[in-house]
Amino acid sequence: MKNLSKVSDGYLENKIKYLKLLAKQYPSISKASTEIINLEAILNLPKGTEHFITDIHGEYEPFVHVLKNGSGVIKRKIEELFSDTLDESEKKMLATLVYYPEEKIELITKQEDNIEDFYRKNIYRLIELCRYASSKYTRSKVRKLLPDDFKYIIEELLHEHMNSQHKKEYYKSIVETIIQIDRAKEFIIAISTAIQKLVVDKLHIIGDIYDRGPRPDIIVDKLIEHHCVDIQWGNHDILWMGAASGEKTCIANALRISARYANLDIIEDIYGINLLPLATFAMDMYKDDPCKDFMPKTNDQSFTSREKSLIAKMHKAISIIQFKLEGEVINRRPEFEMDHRLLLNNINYDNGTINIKGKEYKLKDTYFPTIDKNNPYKLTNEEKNIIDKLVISFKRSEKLQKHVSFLFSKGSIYLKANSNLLIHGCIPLNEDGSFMSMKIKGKEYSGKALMDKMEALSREGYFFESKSNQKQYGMDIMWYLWTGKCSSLFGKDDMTTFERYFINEKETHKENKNPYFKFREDESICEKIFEEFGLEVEGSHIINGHVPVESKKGESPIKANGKILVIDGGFSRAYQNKTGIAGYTLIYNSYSLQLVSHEPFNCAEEAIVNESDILSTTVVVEHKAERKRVRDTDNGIKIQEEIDDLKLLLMAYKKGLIKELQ
Ligand SMILES: O=P(O)(O)OC[C@H]1O[C@](O)(COP(=O)(O)O)[C@@H](O)[C@@H]1O
Ligand SMILES: [Mn+2]
Repeated sequence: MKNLSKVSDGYLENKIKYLKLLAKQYPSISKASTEIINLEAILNLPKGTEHFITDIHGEYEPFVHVLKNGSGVIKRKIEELFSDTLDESEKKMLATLVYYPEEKIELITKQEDNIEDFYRKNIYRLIELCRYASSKYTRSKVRKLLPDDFKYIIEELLHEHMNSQHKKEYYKSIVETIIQIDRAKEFIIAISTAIQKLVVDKLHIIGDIYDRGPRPDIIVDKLIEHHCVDIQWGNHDILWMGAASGEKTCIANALRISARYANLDIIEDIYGINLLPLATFAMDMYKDDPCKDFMPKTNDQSFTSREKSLIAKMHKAISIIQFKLEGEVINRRPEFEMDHRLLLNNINYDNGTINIKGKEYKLKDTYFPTIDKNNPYKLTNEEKNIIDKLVISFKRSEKLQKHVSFLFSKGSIYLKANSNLLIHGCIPLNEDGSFMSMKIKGKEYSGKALMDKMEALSREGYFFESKSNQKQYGMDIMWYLWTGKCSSLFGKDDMTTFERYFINEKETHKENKNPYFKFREDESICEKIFEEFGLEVEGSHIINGHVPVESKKGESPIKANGKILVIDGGFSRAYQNKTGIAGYTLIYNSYSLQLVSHEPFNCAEEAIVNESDILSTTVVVEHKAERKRVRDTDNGIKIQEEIDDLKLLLMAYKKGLIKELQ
C-alpha cells in the first residue's frame, strides 16, 4: 500500500483501533514522521550478511572457530582494509586476535616486552576494522551489538573521523587512557567480540547439532548467546527433543548413540542423568558377553579397556531396550506403516538366524538374555525399571530442558528466509516426483501441509501435559521424524540399526534415500517445490544439510543449476574420511551467495599459538550486479508495512481522527 492518496476515510476508520494503539508509541506527527524517515533509511541500507552452518554433530571446536571467523569473512575484511599497510604475519596476527582475543593477549603478554605498544597498534587497527564491519548498519543497530562496558567509548571511536587536529587529539586521548588505566585487554576483547557479531547479521543452523561428536551442549550454549539465530531441526536434534519430552524410544536411541561414540559423559556429567542403573544392569546381564560389535567408536586413548568393555555392555543393553520399545510404538501406531521394522519376532532364537524380506541370515551375535522368544518385545522388569527412571531423569535435567526449549523456540522443521527454503533433509517425494503423503489421525497430508502438521504435533509432544493422548502422539511423531519414511528430517525408507549390529551381509544394511535426492538435480522439481512453499520460482534456493557431500568422489554441493545447495560437508570427524573435507558453510551477503569449503581444523590452541586459521575455499554461486538492499529482504517487507501504517497514522492525525498526545 504505497499510494496514500487513494485511502478512503472508511478505510482509515476501519483501522482506527489499531492506529490508536500505534499512536501510543508515536504520539505526535513529529514522532511518527521521524520514525518513517528512519525506517526509509534502513530500507536503503545493504542487506546484512547471513551465515548458514549445518551438521555440526557435537564438534564444538571447529564450529566455534567458524562462528568466530565468520566463514572467512573477517579475514576478507582484513585483507580489503589492510592489504597495503600490513604484511601477511600482521594480518594473521590481527585475525587471530579478533577470533581469540583473551587467549591471544595472554600469550602475547608472556612474549612481548612492550605490551603497551602492542595494545596501541592493535587497538587502532581493531577500531578501523570495527568501523568497516559496521558501515552497513544503522548506528542504533551497531549500538545494540556493542558490549555494555564499552558501548559509549566504541561508539565515539567509530564515528570519530580524524580529519581535524582537534578530533585527532580527542581520539588519541581515548586510546591512551584505555591503555593507561589498564583496560586495554578488556577493550580488545569487547571490540573483537563486537566485530565477530557485526560480520554476520543472521545465523542459520540447518540441523544436526547433536550426536557423534563430543560436546553438543557447548554448541547450544553458544547459540543461546547468539544475537540472531534460527535453527532447522535435524533428525538427531528431534531425537534429543523427543528424549527431553520423555519419549522412551528417543531416550534409548540417544543413549545408544552416545554409547556408540563413547560420549556417555554428555549424558552423565553435562546433563546430570544418572546412568548407574543401566551400568549395573549391563554389567550383570552381559557379564561374560564380550559385546564385540558394541565396542565404542573412539580414538580417544584415555579410555582403558575395562572402561570400553563397560560401555560396550551398556551399549548392547540399551540397544536391545530400544528395539523392544520401537516395537511398542510401531504396534500402537499402525498409520506409521513401520511393520517392516518389527524384527525381533523374525528371529529364530534356536537357530540364531533372522528372516529379512524373505531371506534367512545368520546372526553375528545370538546372546539375548533378556528376550523372551515367545514375547520378544516385552521388557523385563529390570529393563522397564531402567527406562522409567531414565524418563524421569531426562525430564528433570534442567540443562537439557533449557537446551531443548531453546530448540523449540528458535527452531522449526523448515524456514523460508529471504527467498531461501531451509530444510535439514528433504521434501519427501514419491518415485514419480509427486509429494509423498502420510495419514495422520485419519487424514492424509503431503508436501508443506505434512511438514506443518508434523511440526505442530512435535510441539504438542513437548508442551502438552504428561500422560495426555496428544502428548503421547506428539512424542511418537518425534520418534517418527527421527526414523520414518515420510520424515523430511530423515529422508530414507529405513534405518537399519539392528541389521548393522547383528548381520554381516551388507545388503541388509542398505538405507534407500528418498527419491528427492535423485530429483534434486532436476530444476523443474525444484520449481514445483518453490510453488508448494509459496516462493518465487526465480531467484529462490533450497538449502539442505543431512547427507554428506562426497567431495572426494567429485560430488558437487551445487545442484539443479544452483537452485539447491547442500552444505553438509562433514564437520563430523567420524565422516571426514568419506567427505574429504571438514564441512561447507554458506555466506549470503548483499552481493553474492558464496559456498565455503573448509579443511579439517585441529584445535583452538593450535589456531591461537600458530595463528592457523581453517583453510577455506570460497566459490561464488551467484553474484548480483545490483547490490541487495534491506528493502529486498523479508525484514524489508515488514519495515515497509510499518512505514505504510505510520503513514496512515500521520493521515489520521492530520484529519483529526486521532489527536496528538504531545
Ligand atoms: O554412522 P552411524 O553412527 O552408524 O549412524 C548411521 C545411522 O545414522 C544415519 O545416517 C542418520 O544420521 P545422519 O542424519 O547423520 O545421516 C542413519 O541413517 C544411519 O542408520
Ligand atoms: Mn541428519
